[in-house]
Amino acid sequence: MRIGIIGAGALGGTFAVLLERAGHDVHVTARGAGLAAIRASGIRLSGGFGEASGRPGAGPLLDGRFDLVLVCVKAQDAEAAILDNAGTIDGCPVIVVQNGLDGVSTAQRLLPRSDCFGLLSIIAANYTEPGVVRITTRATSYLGRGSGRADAASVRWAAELSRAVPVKAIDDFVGSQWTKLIVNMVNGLPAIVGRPVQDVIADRAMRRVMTASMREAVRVGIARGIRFGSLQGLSDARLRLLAQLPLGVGQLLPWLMGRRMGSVPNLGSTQQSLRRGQPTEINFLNGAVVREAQAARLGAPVNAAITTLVHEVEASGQPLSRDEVLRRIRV
Ligand SMILES: NC(=O)C1=CN([C@@H]2O[C@H](COP(=O)(O)OP(=O)(O)OC[C@H]3O[C@@H](n4cnc5c(N)ncnc54)[C@H](OP(=O)(O)O)[C@@H]3O)[C@@H](O)[C@H]2O)C=CC1
Ligand SMILES: CC(C)(CO)C(=O)C(=O)O
Repeated sequence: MRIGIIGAGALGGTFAVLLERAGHDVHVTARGAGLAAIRASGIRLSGGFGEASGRPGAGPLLDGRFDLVLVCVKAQDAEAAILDNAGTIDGCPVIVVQNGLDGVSTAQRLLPRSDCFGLLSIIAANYTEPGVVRITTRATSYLGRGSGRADAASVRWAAELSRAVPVKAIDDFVGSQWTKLIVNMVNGLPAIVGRPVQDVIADRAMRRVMTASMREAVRVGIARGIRFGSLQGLSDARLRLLAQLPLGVGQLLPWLMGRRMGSVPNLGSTQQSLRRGQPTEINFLNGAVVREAQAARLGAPVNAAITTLVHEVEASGQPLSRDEVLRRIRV
């Protein structure tokens, strides 16, 4: 297949190399130093999926006809990146690889002639320098759309992608996006203190704050009538239990997530943006919880505080100490 990938960063670069390795003709969009590096030396992948490299076609925009397009930019860049390529890709099947709640609906609104799907990835990928990606956790990704059973097209695309990288079709994609949003409560605090996710989870007091943000997000989801999809050993029943449990007991959840991540330090995608001096996706992660809480006429003070502190670090370029974080976010 001729496959276009918009955004050849951590996950876009990963999929580009793995899809090319599986025999596809892959073309990516990139810009600045990323585009120069990919044109000069391709994309190099190491870690969880082995050592591999690819030489996809690369340019600022996709060009020509595609059998499939993957959108792999951060949520805050999705609208601009899709619009830039809309003339070429509207009508192609599009898979949006993105955290947060909005990826598929944004793409479908901007590409009315396309069949749009979402992909939830648990892979941890580090974009260490332009054209270089290191996988710190290898994992299955989940593909789907809407709220019902996985449809035939989702099952077909999952099977197609699986020849290159593990992908499963998932029922109730919208509920699963919410479950992934709970998982992404591991992103904000490590980004604020500039430490790997595993280190922050190992810190008991920081883990309590993380647990509080997860519990708050689950309560908001419940108030919004969400039935959480099953992902990574998390299910609707387990997350509803978390909403009831005292923080001390609920801390088991981030602790287990840390164990699943393995021992290779994972910065998380939010911290990687900060380290590159770029705006983060936080408004679409903890910020989405705040927005959904407002719609449910609830407060979400822990998620609001995490969002604020990430924006502070974005503005100053300096991480905060864990003591400062614990002083500013009381749970
Ligand atoms: N990294 C990870 O481990 C995981 C990430 N995710 C999610 O996957 C999505 C992608 O994340 P990730 O791969 O980490 O992101 P990255 O920031 O590593 O990559 C995004 C790429 O998109 C490029 N880009 C941004 N705007 C445009 C545009 N308008 N046109 C073309 N290219 C553009 C960026 O280029 P430039 O550098 O020039 O800005 C960057 O190379 C996010 O929603 C993230 O939350 C999910 C699971 C794991
Ligand atoms: C799965 C996880 C937590 C990997 O780090 C992620 O989604 C992210 O970094 O955004």
